Amino acid sequence: MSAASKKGARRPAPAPAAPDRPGLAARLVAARLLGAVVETRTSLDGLTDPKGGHPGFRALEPRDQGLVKAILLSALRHRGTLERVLAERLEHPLPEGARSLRHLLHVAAAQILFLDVPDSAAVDLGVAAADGDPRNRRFKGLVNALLRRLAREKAAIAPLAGETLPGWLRERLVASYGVPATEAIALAHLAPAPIDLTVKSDPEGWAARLGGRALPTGTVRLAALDGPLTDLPGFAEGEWWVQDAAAALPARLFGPLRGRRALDLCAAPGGKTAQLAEAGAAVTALDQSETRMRRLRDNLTRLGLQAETLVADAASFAPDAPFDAVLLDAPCSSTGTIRRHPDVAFTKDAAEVEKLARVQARLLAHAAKLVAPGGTLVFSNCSLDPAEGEAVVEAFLAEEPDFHLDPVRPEELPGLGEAIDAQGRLRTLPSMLADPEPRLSGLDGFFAARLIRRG
Ligand SMILES: C[S@@+](CC[C@H](N)C(=O)[O-])C[C@H]1O[C@@H](n2cnc3c(N)ncnc32)[C@H](O)[C@@H]1O
Repeated sequence: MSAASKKGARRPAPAPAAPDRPGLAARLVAARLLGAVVETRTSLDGLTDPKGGHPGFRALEPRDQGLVKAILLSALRHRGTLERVLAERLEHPLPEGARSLRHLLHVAAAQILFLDVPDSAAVDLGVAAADGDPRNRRFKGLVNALLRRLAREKAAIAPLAGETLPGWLRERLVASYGVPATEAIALAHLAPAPIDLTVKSDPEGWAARLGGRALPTGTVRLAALDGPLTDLPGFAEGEWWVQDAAAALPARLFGPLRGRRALDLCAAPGGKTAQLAEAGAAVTALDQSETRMRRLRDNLTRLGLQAETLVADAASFAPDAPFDAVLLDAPCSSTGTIRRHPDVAFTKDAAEVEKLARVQARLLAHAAKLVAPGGTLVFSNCSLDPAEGEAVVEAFLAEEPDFHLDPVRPEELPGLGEAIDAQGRLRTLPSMLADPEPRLSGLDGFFAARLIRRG
């Protein structure tokens, strides 16, 4: 099919004022938001936030909002596959500047290949979206033919694992982990993440009640939800909170905390604060974001847990007395969470990773000053990149003779021995905790190291 063959088309008429066709507004918003993610690197969570999100998204009915999110998650998770299958079916590449055309094709193709949307609706609304945009109207015949062909041929189309990683990320992962491990990570990125819960007690009992399974690390894992999470038993009672199995590990590295003073720097929305409080520590939770801190307070209220909360910059926080336990769950590129947030692969890049590594080094150097002699400092984040993990800790230990690494022991991480490296640092990858059922498989990529201040 040829995009170039449309060259001689007449100048298109202006777009119709409002997309009143059922379902069209949702597709137009999806294409617009896809553009915002891949062109201006805006996070999907921000764009789809119920209060501060994109006005077009907020104007949609809740059902259409759900559809837009599902389309975008698929279109981003499978962006490499969509690029390939569309390119294979075009005689000539799409014009370089045809960005909005590309987005609407991806939105329609994602529905055809990956969602439970009737092909006819995906095709017709894709064509209508092209027809309604003066920039794309002359391509509507092409859109129609291309999408119909995809619908006919979809049984023979399968995503290839390597396609889930954009070039910059693949390059960095191969340099850090080698080709086979990178392929395994890419394969894990094909499936959405399970729903993981941290329970206050009795993981086996909660797993049975919620129809999930208890992982050896104590997390309760659900493959999918039938309705809103908030309707599940135990939510209103504050018996559990949503937290990836890997994100639940750093706070556990402190061991017993009853009666000890713990500081959670970079605390919001508070998954780890809740763990520290539930373990019996007197917790101070600090975050620089007032909005996120509000969420932390709401979460603690639901869970019936207490912590002192402060909105402040962790890089300059100066408490009256040092703490027995300090957790620095530092801001990072979040590449370990791509199964949940496939936009991260497109909103971050190598320069951002390096910049965040410098921020982490600065925060870690300051956090160290807040640890009492003999106290424990845990540094963690959800990046897959050793530049934001292993390298930060190595540079820190080279500068700070007052601290030493306390290796994590296999018995502390039942079922996850492979996540402890030769030096005793924690490094989880989405390819670990593999399960034959993809929706029950894997965990976020996380790094954590336990550092002790000499007494
Ligand atoms: C990865 S999130 C923390 C997740 C949290 N520990 C949890 O388990 O729910 C990083 C947090 O760091 C906060 N942050 C980033 N830079 C900061 C700084 N200089 N001082 C305090 N908080 C900061 C962000 O607002 C964000 O809430």
